[in-house]
Amino acid sequence: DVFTALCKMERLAKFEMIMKVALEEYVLDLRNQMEIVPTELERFLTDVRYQAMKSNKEHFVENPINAFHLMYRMYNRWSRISNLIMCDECLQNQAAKKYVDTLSRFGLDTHLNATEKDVIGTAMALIRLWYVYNLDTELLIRGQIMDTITDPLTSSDVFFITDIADEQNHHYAAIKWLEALLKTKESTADNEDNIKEVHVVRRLASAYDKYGMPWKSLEILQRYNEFDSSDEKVKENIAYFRGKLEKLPMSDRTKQLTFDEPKTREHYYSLCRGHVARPTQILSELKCVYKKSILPYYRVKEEIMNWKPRLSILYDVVFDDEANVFKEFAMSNLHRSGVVLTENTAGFSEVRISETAWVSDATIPMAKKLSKRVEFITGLSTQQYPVVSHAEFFQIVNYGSGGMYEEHLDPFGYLMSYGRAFRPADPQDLQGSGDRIATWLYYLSDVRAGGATVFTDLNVTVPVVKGAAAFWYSIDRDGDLEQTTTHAGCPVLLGSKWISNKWIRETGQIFRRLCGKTPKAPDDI
Ligand SMILES: O=C(O)CCC(=O)C(=O)O
Ligand SMILES: [Fe+2]
Repeated sequence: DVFTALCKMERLAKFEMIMKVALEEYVLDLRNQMEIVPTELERFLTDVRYQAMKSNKEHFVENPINAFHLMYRMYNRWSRISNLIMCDECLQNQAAKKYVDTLSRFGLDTHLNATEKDVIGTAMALIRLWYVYNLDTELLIRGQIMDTITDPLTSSDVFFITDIADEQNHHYAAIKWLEALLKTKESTADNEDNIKEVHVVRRLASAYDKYGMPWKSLEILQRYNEFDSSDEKVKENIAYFRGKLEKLPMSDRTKQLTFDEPKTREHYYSLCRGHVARPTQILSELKCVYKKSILPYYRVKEEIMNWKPRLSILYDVVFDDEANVFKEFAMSNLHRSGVVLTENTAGFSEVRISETAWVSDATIPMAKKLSKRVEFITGLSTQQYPVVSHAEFFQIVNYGSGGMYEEHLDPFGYLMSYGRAFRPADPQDLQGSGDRIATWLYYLSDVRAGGATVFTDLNVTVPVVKGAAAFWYSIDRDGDLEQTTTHAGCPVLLGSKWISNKWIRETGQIFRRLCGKTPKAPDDI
C-alpha cells in the first residue's frame, strides 16, 4: 500500500515526474516516426504537465485533497495510459521499448504503484477527516481545508468518493456530499466532465432512496422538474418514485437523515477537535516544572497533564537532526502497522493507518542515544538484552493520508487478565519482560492540523509538537492496569506525522520505580 504512509506518497509524486518525462519522450519519438499520437495521450500529457508541476512541490501530498488527486490520477489515468503504450503489439515499437526502459532505469518498483485500495484509502481519508473535524462540505469540495486552498474536487471525484462512502456504509456522508455538490453546481456555471446539475440531482435522489427515504427523492426530483422540465429521465424517475411511495405504508415514511458514525466515538472526535474542557479543579492542580533527570546537570521542561495516572509532555527532548536520522532509517524499512486482533493473531486493520519500522539499540547509534535519554529522564531502565529486555525496540511510525490510530491501551496483558478472551501475540516475551509499564512517545515532526494524541477517559489532548515527547504510566505502582490511559492518535488533517514509541517493560524497573506510601500512590518522577 502507498496511502498508509505519507513518505511513500511523496515518493509516488516524484515517481510521477519521471513518468511524465518518459511520456513526453515517447510522444516525441512517435512524432519523429511519423506515427499518430492518440488524442487521449495528448490530452493526458497536457493535464499531467500542469499537475506534475504542482505535485512535485514539497509537502504537496500532506494535503489530503492533493493526496486523493494524485492517487486517483495514478490509478485511473496513468494505468490506462500505460496499457495504451505497453500493449503486446505496441511493445514492438522502439518508442514503447524506450518508455519501459526509462522507467526501469529509474528503478521504479511496481509495488509503489497505486492500487485500487490506495484510491479507496485516500477517498476514505477525506470522508473521515470531514466527519471527525466537522469540515464544511462545500468548502472541502472547492479545495479548501482551514486556511489552505488547492485544486477543487471535480464532480466525478465527488461521485467516486460518495460511491466509496456508500459501499463502506457511510450513507449520511454520501448524501451530505452530494447535497453540497449540488449547491456548488447551482452557484457556479461550471459543467466540467459533462456532469450537469441534473446528474447530481438524480444521484442524490437515488442516494436518498437507498437510505430509505424515497419521499425525499421524489421531492428533490419534483423541485428540479419545476425549474427545468425538459429532462425526460427526471420525469421517468418521478413516476417511478410516485409508484413506489403509493405502495409504502405510512409508518415507513418517517425515517430521517441522521449522523451514522458510532456514538461511542463522538467523544474521541471532540477531543481531536480540541473541544473538551476539563474541570477547573483538575486544571488548577497541573503545572510546568523543570524536571530533574538522573544526570545531575540535565533538566527538562515538563508539562504535567495528569497526576493519576501520571501523564506528561516533555519538551525539547529530541533534536531535528536526531529525528531525521530516525526518519531516514525508517523510510527504507517501513511496513504496514499491525495491531493485536484476536487470540494469537496480530494483523492489519482499519483502526490503524500508518507504517512502522522497528529499530534496536544495536542497529544504529542514534537508537541507543535516544533510548538512554528516555532512561535519564524517566529513571526507568531501557536496557536491551538478547532474551529478556527492559524495554522494546523503538517503533518509528509515519501516518498515512488521514492516518490515525483508534482508541486502545498499550499493554498487552489486559487482553489476558482484564476480561477479554484473547491472549497477546507473544506470551513468552511477556513472561520474560513483563508487560508495557509505560509509554514514551517522541514526536519527530510537526503537523499543520490534526493528529493529536488524545486520552478519552482523562479528557487530555496532547498536540503534536516536534521535539517533544509524551510519557505516561499504563500500569500503576501496584501492578494494575491504568484503564484510564485509553488513548488514540487522531486523524492527521494536514501534514505528515512521525512519531517514535519506546515501550518500557516491568522487568528491570524494580529498584527504579519505587513503591509509594500507599499501593495506589501517584507517581512522582
Ligand atoms: O500517534 C499517536 O499519537 C498515538 C500512537 C499510539 O498510541 C501508539 O502507537 O500506540
Ligand atoms: Fe498507544
